[in-house]
Amino acid sequence: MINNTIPLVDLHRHLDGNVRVNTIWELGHQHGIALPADSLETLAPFVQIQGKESDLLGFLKKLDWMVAVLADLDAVKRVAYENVADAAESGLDYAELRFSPYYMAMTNKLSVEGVVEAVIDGVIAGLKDFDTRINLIGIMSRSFGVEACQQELNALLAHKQHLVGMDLAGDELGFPGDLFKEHFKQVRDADLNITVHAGEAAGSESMWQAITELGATRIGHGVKAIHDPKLMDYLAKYRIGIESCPTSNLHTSTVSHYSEHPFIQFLDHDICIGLNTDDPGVSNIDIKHEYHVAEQELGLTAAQLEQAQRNGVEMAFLSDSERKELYQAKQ
Ligand SMILES: O=c1[nH]cnc2c1ncn2[C@@H]1O[C@H](CO)[C@@H](O)[C@H]1O
Ligand SMILES: [Zn+2]
Repeated sequence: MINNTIPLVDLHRHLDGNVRVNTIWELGHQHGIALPADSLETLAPFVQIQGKESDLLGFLKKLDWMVAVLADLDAVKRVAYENVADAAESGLDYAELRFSPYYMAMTNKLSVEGVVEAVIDGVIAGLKDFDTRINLIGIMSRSFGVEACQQELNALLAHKQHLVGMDLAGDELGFPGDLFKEHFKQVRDADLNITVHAGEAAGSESMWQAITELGATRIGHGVKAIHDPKLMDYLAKYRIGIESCPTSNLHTSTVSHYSEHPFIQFLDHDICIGLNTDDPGVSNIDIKHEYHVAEQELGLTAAQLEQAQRNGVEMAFLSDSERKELYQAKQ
């Protein structure tokens, strides 16, 4: 299980994939937004996975109601604040929360930069009230194309001092990474860390592209590397961090059963792989659940669970002194 003498971290956690059902309900009513159900209980299936979806895009649709209720910037701030509360509540010592301001702004035509500011404000307010540490990662949502991503990047870079990294998420098959080379050149010039969703819907070539052309030092999911021995060697040799999210992988049908998940093979190959939640609100899980799945379904031993937990700290976008502080706080 979780080792309480080691920091517990969650590095792959979408803030906009973690809006409470109750908050969707309240914001919908507060702002007169028609919801697809007339009670909290009947709303849940529209925003949470029931069983699993047949593919990534089916899964991603569940997030749409979470952003549809963001009627104004106060709503955005509330969701960011509640994300800090949820991270603290689930026992996380440190979390990297990622968000796509274009996606959050889209339905209600909010200012994209205003969303970035409201998320930052909400997180700062949350950190005053709850005991955890948080850093933010900006997302470009590839599903809306290169121009929308440039707009999104501009808004994020205007506040880059509040970010530790940038990510590319959304429809990996429809919008491959080579469309975003110019965007990531700007990210590298801004000195931000890079993580990219790859090897989830597409194959290992998408991971190679993210690492060698976009500059990713971490990969979100990366499941498909298991079919590419050369890539497995490369990931181990260069300590590319793999942000694994087993329940999400089941819910998106990236793996058809937990027994197919290659997590242990990555560990056996000395790859720096850790456990994360992805979209806790959509999957209706917390980080403890992922450690439970790793133990009960993926078959990790206590030593392997501890290695996964340490790997999370190792690949966090923190300085070495910040990493040390995290460890010291657990002593
Ligand atoms: O598991 C995932 N794979 C790929 N993209 C994702 C996943 N979860 C959420 N998003 C995407 O991230 C942005 C919101 O933060 C949205 O673009 C959403 O589609
Ligand atoms: Zn993700």
